[in-house]
Amino acid sequence: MGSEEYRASDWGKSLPVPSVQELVRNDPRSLPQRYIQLHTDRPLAPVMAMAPSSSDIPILDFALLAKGDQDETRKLDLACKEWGFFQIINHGVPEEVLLKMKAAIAAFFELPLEEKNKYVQAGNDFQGYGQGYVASEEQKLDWCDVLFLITLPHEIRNLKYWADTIPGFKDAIERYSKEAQKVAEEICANISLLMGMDKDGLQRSYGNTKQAMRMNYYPPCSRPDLVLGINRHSDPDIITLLLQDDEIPGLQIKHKDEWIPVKPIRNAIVVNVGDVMEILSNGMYKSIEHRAITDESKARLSVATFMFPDDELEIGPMEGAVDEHRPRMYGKMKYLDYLRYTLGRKIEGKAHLDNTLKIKSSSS
Ligand SMILES: O=C(O)CCC(=O)C(=O)O
Ligand SMILES: [Fe+2]
Repeated sequence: MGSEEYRASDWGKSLPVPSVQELVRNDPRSLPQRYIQLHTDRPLAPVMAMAPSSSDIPILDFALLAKGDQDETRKLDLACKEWGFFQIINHGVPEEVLLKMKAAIAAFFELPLEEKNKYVQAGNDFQGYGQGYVASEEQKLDWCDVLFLITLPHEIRNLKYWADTIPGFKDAIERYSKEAQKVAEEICANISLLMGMDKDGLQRSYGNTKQAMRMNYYPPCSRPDLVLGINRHSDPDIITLLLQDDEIPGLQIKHKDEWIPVKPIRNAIVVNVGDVMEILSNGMYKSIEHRAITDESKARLSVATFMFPDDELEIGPMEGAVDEHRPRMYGKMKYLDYLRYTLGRKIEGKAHLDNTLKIKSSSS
């Protein structure tokens, strides 16, 4: 399939919105009404203080996991069940690859607006420079600019969105994409074992995957207490790898009804379970709501690398995941329809999952 033929526009589209970076560049105190969150969504002051370290999300040693270390595998099981989020260290992705990836994104967002606009989301396309999940002129907006690219498989890349005027941009993404895919596959292989299958069991079920990257630029905001970099959502994929800024915190996850900050660890990768994993595992592994807050004086960058199943896949709980103790919690749906539903509206926590596949009579 050629890039012209692969219609990422089928995934849905987002309405064009102004560049937040440009708003701030023109007036650092600017705060249009559309960005001021409803009271219920605002990052409350006590939450913005660091939570006690006892509530830090799990940290896993990827090298041990890849070797089949039993303690580490058990930690992975708990992390996916109780947190839906963990950080991995010793993941084997060379530091140089991480640094070049971050530098490429920084270079992209540093381009003048006219240059970035050469890569702006065209017409119906979800890919490119712009925003995601904007479905109406009325809805509240994220304090964030985005570059969204489908990165794997190679044949469906749309290179018109790849900023080839930045030296090394393509190469940096290429190398990180390859490394991220290896890490994601190894984690899925381990989850597959935990679900009682062989290493390839999950992969057989979700089929050929696509990889996409959402590169987020959160400009500083004069009132971080009123805005959100990205509003609460869960990721509509199998698994996500997040590369976040080493210095500036921003990511928060919902854990036991509290927003817990994910403290950056230098060169670590944050991993989270996506909706598809939750569905396949019949709710055993949880796709957790998360959001990002902004910083008063510094811009923050992050790169979310999503692993999507095949568009045509019928998603629903795997056979082995349903039994008398764990009755079926989700129906079935073609993945493309699920993705379209999710990407075509303002994202509201996990409402897209609850309104589509979640079986209503289920107790949790
Ligand atoms: O920037 C972050 O920390 C979170 C980004 C995120 O959740 C996403 O892009 O899906
Ligand atoms: Fe996310």
